[in-house]
Amino acid sequence: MRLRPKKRRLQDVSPDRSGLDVAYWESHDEELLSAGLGTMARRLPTLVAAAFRLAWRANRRDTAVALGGNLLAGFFTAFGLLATSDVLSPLFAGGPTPGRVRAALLALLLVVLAAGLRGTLLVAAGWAQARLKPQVERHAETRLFELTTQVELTAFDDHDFHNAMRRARDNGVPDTATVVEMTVSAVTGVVGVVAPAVALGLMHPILMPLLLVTAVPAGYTALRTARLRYEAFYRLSTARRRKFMLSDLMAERQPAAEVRAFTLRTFLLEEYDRVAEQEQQVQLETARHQTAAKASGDLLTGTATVAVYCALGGLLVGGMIPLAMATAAVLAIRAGQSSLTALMQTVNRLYEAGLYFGDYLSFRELAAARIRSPRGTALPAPFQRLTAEKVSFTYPGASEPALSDVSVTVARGEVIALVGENGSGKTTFAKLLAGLYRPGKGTIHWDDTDLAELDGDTLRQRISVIAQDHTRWPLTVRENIVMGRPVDDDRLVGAAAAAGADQVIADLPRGYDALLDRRFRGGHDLSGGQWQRIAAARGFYRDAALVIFDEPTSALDARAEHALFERIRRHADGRTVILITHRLASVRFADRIYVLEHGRIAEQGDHGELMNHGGLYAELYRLQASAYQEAP
Ligand SMILES: Nc1ncnc2c1ncn2[C@@H]1O[C@H](COP(=O)(O)OP(=O)(O)OP(=O)(O)O)[C@@H](O)[C@H]1O
Repeated sequence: MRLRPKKRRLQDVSPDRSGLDVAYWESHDEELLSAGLGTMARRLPTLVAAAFRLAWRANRRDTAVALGGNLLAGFFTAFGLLATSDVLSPLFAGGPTPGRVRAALLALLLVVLAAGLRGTLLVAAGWAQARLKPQVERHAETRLFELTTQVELTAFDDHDFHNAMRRARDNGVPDTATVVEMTVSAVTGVVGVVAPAVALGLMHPILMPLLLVTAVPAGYTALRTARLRYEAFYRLSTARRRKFMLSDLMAERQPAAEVRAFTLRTFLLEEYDRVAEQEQQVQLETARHQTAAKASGDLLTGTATVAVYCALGGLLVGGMIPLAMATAAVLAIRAGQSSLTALMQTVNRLYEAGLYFGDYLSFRELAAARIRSPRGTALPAPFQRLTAEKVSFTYPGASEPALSDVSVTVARGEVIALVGENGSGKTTFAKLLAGLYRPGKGTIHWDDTDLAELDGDTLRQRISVIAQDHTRWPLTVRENIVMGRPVDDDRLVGAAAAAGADQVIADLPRGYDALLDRRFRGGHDLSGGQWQRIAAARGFYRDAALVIFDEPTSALDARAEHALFERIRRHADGRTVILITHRLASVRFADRIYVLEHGRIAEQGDHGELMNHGGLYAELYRLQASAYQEAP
C-alpha cells in the first residue's frame, strides 16, 4: 500500500529544503554540520590517534600485530617487485635459455620467499585485525554506557543530547572499530602504493610522480562521496529517531493493544510514510551527487592512467629503459593501481567512519560535561532533619518554573504528604529531594550538608524512590525488588509481604525466579496493580532513611491500598516518608501536609488545621468525600 503524506494539523509544520513537510521538532541544526572536507582532513590524524588509543586499551597485542604485520608485509611487497625486475633482466637477455633461467633462479627464489613472508604476515595481521574489531566495539560501547548511566537526569530532556547519543550509539560505536580497521588497511594500502612507486622511481624517476598523480582525483572522489553520505546521515538523524520510535509503536508488544483499541494503524502508517519519504528524498539527492562526483573522478583517473602508460611507452621508444624493465614497470603500475583503488576505498571508509567516530568522541565530551564532578563519596548518616530552603527549579527549555521558592522541613521519622492538582510540582520536588535534579535556586540540606556536595549515587543509597511512572523492568521478580543490591532472602520476603506482593509472587510458577517479560520464553506479565505492589516492595527492600512514595496506590484495589497506607501510617517501619497522592483520605494521618499550587506552597499544616483553614485542601477533600457519601 502506498500512503500519501497527509497534511498535518496538530503541530507546526514547515517545508524543508526538499519541500517536504517537517515538524518543528524534526528540523536539524545545519550549523552543527560545519566541518568541511579540509577541517575533517586535518582532524583525521587526531581521530585515528584516538581510535588507536582505544584499540590499545582494548588489546595491546592484537593492535601491535595488526599494525606491525601490515607494515612489514608492505616492505616485502616492494622487495618482491624489485626482485621481479632482477628475474626478468636475465630472462630477457641474450644466450641459451637454460643459462638465462639459471641466472634468474636466485632472484626468483627471493621473489617466492618475499611472497611467502608477505602472505604469512598478512594472515597474522588479518587475524589480529578480526580479533580486534569486537574488542574495540565492546570497549567503546561500555565506555558509552558508563557515561549515559551517569549523566544528570536533565540531559534526557535535551533534544541535542538525544540526537548526539543516537548518532554515537548507532554509528559511532560500530565505526570506532572501523576507524582502527581502516587505518590498518590504509597503512597496508599506502605501503602497497608506495612500494611499487619506489620500485618505479628506481626504474626511472619520472614514473613515480606519474603513478601518484592518478591518486589525486581518486582520493578527492572518495572523500567527497563519504562526506555526502555523512551529511545525509546527519540531516536525517532526527527523522530516523522518529522512524525508529514509530516502528517500535507498530511492532512492539507494549503499545500493540492501544494501536488496535484506538484504530491507530492508518495514522501510524501515514506518519511513518511521511518520515520515510523525507528520508528517501535525502537519500536520492545524495545518490545523485555521489554519482556525479564519482563520474568526474573516474574520468580524471582514467586520463592520468593513460598519461602514465604514454610516458612509459615514450621511455621505451626513446631507449631510456630496457624492455625487461618496462615489463616490470607495467607489473608495478598494475600492482600500484590496484593498491591505489583499494587504498581509495579504504580512505573513503576511513574518512566516513572518522566522521561517525568524531560524533562518538564529541558525545563522550558532551556526556562527560553533564556528569557532576565527584564530591564527598562518604555515605551520609541518616538525617535528623531534611531542609529545603526557597527552592526553585525550571526544566531545561521550559518558560515557566516548575517550582518557586519552596521551603519544607522534614524531621526524621515523620510522614509528610505532598498534595495538589496535576502539574503543581509534587513529583519535581520529590526528585529534587532525592538529588535527581539540582535546584536552580535555593538549597536542600541533609542535616548540615548541602545535597549539592554529596555524590548522587552514594546519597541515593539512603533514599528510596517509588516513582509514579515506575519502570516495569524486564527482569526476574527477585531482581525487580532487589534492584542491584546484595540479595538478602529474609529482607526480600519481608519487603514483598509489606507491599502485598507476596501473594502475587506465590501465584507465579517460578516465584521469585519468574521473568517478568512476555517477549522471552516462559516470561510472565503482571496486572497494573500487581506491578505496583512489586514497585512498592522495592521501596521497602532498600535500607533507606527516606522513602518517597509517588502515587503508590493509583492501581491498587481498595484492600491493598488500605494495607499499604496502614504500613506507611506506621511510619514505614521507622523510615521518614514523603507521600505524594491524590487520595486525600489517606493523608489525614500525615504529620504535615504541604499543598502545592503552580509550583508554590499554597498551604501547610496537619489535616485538622488545613480543614479549618478552608482553602484548596479543604475544597479538594470535601469534593472527594462527597463522592463517598451515600445518597439519602
Ligand atoms: N521533564 C520535564 N520537562 C519539562 N517540564 C516538565 C517535565 N516534567 C514535568 N514538567 C512540568 O513541570 C510541572 C510540574 O510537573 P510535576 O510532574 O512535578 O507535577 P505533579 O504535581 O507531580 O503532577 P501530577 O499530579 O500530574 O503527577 C508541570 O507543568 C509539568 O508539565
